[in-house]
Formats: sequence, structure tokens, C-alpha cells
Amino acid sequence: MATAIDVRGVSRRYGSTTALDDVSVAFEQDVIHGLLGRNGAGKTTLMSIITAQDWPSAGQVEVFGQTPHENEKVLPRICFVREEQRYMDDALAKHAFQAARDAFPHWDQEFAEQLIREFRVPEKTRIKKMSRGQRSAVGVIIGLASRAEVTFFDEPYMGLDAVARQLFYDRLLQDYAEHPRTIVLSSHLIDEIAHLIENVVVIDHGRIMLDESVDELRGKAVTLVGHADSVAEMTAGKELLHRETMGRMARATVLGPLTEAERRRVTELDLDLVPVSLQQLVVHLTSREDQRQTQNEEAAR
Ligand SMILES: Nc1ncnc2c1ncn2[C@@H]1O[C@H](COP(=O)(O)OP(=O)(O)OP(=O)(O)O)[C@@H](O)[C@H]1O
Repeated sequence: MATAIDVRGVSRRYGSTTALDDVSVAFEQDVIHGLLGRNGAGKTTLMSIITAQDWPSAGQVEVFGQTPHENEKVLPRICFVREEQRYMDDALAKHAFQAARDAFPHWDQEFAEQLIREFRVPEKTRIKKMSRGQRSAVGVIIGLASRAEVTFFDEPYMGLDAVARQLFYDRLLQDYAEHPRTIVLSSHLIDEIAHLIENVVVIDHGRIMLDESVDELRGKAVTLVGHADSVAEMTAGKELLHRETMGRMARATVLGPLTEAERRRVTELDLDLVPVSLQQLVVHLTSREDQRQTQNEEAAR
């Protein structure tokens, strides 16, 4: 698979704050990536640098093999939709759509009009006067209809209500299936976007903690549900991520795939194997990685 975005040794300091600390990561082409991390982790900073809206203090970024900064060959191929998108003071939604139509070579006007109807965007209202959700919808529509080869959504859907959010996820997946492209969705709500993403990049304190395919990640743990004694037998000696009991029943998530023999025993014990929550897995793996990095730093001192 080809690489769409290559970030090498990127750091970004704002005064005494290190927003990104020697970040190296590659985003594969034509894949939906999740860029996950807690508040202040460095997600927006990383996206701003890749999309040439900010400069790194050190390191390099390439999009399709070229530096995006001040590069007219690359910039029209990148769309960055952010929650607090700024528009001209008296701009109406139709002005924002018109500007996007001019900026993005693959813009699909018919698709944009369909989305405007579906998201119920009042085209003749000043964007400044719109509700937060309506403003979010303007960004989401631009992100989808631009069909940019690399599209970043920086939590633009946070202002959307449940119906509009579902609509965004549905349209994103449908359109991506017909027009594959590189999409990066940033969020701190992992389970909310877990069904959309194929690859997970987790950032914390400006450092990459995890970069893995969702399938590989899910294969790293199993959740067992059934009689508490049977669950206890199967989880003995394993690293436990989560356990809850409900009367005589238990539900436990353990790290590590099961062997063939263990799988047979699971069937004998009449236990159910259910999909693992990506959120639990990411939280666990990143806190473990965090401890490891802290220990390494202490050892180096
Ligand atoms: N322009 C700036 N000036 C000073 N500090 C900044 C600036 N932009 C970001 N930071 C700091 O850099 C760190 C990373 O911020 P960033 O916005 O990238 O995080 P984030 O992961 O997008 O967070 P959130 O999920 O809360 O949006 C934070 O500590 C933030 O305070």
C-alpha cells in the first residue's frame, strides 16, 4: 500500500509547551484512519502541520511525496475540516460552499446539494448566526463533497445531534466506498468512530503511543461472557483488561489471542466470545505504553 502522508521527526513547541514531540508516523493511502487522543494530546497541532496551516519547530512532512507548505500542487488535494472553522464575517453557507467548489478540483456539486438538504443547512443564514450544529454541518458537507484525496475531520461532528451524526457516518462510508481516499478522523470518543476506521493512531502528550490496524488490535484481546466460574477458569493467568459480574454471570476481557485448545474449552464451557470494545483496548494499551515510556525516561536520567 502507498503512503499518503509521511511525518518524520516532527516537533512543535509553543513557548514552554511541547505540543508534538518528535512524531514520526505514516498514513496509508485510501484508508480511513482514526487519530485518537485525550484533550490537549496534540491531534489538532499534527493535523494543522500536515495541512500546512502551521509550521513544525523541527522535522518534515510530506503529502504524496511533497512538502505541503506553500505548495499549490498539493494543497488543493487536501481538505481540513475543523470544529472551530473561521469564515468571513458576513459569509452565508452558500458562499462557503462556493469557495470550496472553487478550491477543490474533485468537488461534487450534486452531492453537496443532497447533503445540504439532508443536514437541513439554511443556506441563506449568515454562518456566524447559525447554531453550533448547523455550523458543524457546513464543515462536514465541505469535507465530504470536496472529495479531496486527503481529508481531515477534526471532531467537526461534535456539534451535530445524534441524527445528523449518524447521517455523517453513513454518507462518509457510502461515499468512501465509491470514491476511496485517505481520511483522518480525529476524536476522543473512540467507540463512536470505531466502526468507521481501519487504522488507529493514538497520540498522547505529543507522542505516538499506538499505530495499528483495527483488525490487529481487536485480535489482541477477547471478551468472554458466561458463567462466572467458567469465565474465571478461562481468564486465570491472563492479563485482565476488564471484568464485571452480574449475579452468577461474568464478562471479562483478557489480553492475548486464545489458542485452539482454549477455544475448544470455551465451547465446552458454553461461553460466548463477543467483540472487544476498542475504547477499552486503546485505553489499556496506551496506559501500558505510557508506563513503559516513563520507566525508560527515568532509567535514562
Ligand atoms: N497556538 C497555540 N499556542 C499555545 N499552545 C498551544 C497552541 N496550540 C496548541 N497548543 C497547546 O498544545 C497542546 C496540544 O494541543 P492540540 O490542540 O493539538 O490538542 P488536541 O489533541 O487537538 O486537543 P482537543 O482534543 O482538546 O482538541 C495543548 O497543550 C495546547 O494547549
